[in-house]
Amino acid sequence: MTTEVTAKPTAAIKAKEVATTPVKITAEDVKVFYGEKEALHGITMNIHEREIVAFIGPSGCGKSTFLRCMNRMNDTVPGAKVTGKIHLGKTDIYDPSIDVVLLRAQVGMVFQKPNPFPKSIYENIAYGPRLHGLAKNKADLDVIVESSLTRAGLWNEVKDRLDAPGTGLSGGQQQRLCIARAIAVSPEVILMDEPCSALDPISTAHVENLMLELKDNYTIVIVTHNMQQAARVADRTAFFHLGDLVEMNETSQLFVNPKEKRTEDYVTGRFG
Ligand SMILES: Nc1ncnc2c1ncn2[C@@H]1O[C@H](COP(=O)(O)OP(=O)(O)OP(=O)(O)O)[C@@H](O)[C@H]1O
Repeated sequence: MTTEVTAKPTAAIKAKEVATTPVKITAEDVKVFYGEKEALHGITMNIHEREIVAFIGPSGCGKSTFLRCMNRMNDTVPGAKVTGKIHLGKTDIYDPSIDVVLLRAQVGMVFQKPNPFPKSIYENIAYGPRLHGLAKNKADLDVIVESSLTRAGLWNEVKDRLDAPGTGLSGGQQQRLCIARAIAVSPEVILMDEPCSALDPISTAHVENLMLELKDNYTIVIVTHNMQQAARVADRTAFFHLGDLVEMNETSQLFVNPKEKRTEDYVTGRFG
């Protein structure tokens, strides 16, 4: 069968390595209701440590809704209700005793549109660690700021203007700043909701390379409309359709040898 998208061999090799890492997130029969409407019909999946998982599927199929379940961002949506179970490691993240502020530091999020705080570059990074008590003093904070910006591949571009507003950076730099901000609080998982859709191809390449580097230390879940992007970065890809998880497999398998007809139709561009 011919497909438009072929995963790079490296993605397949990485997927094999991934099978040996422990499970990081377990979702069991997760349903989401917006008022009376059931938007997700019972999603069950495991996501492993240090893997990149991509969610693909046509608009409105529930990718972002499910992503938001993993750090309880749907709690902030009026009328939204989540049922089922999601565990981060052994922790039931929907247990009433969970501190959601802490959870959202452990499971950080990067949005479609870069959203730096209206503060300096330094403060964008320092805010979270200060809030969560991760630094004892200014010297500690300086170290966190530098290491987060370095890991996000932005340090050299901004080290001479840390007091300048974060909003003054280019779109691609702002997105890397937002990734640095997520990293600064030592998350375990980073959720990315179409992180490159507002970026030019060069900035997109920067962010994709960054994801591949970050995966040595973090679990990354990315929603993307761009199947080539899923093929370039994701170890495994999940295809959603009309609120269902249709198929999840190693990215190369999902694109080249889909098991389900709906997946095949989507990845070959027959709908969506
Ligand atoms: N805040 C909300 N209130 C009511 N319905 C919502 C809300 N957010 C999403 N929905 C509905 O839930 C369903 C899934 O939406 P969701 O945004 O998760 O899909 P998606 O696959 O991420 O779409 P896209 O690719 O367009 O971002 C859609 O029918 C959408 O209209």
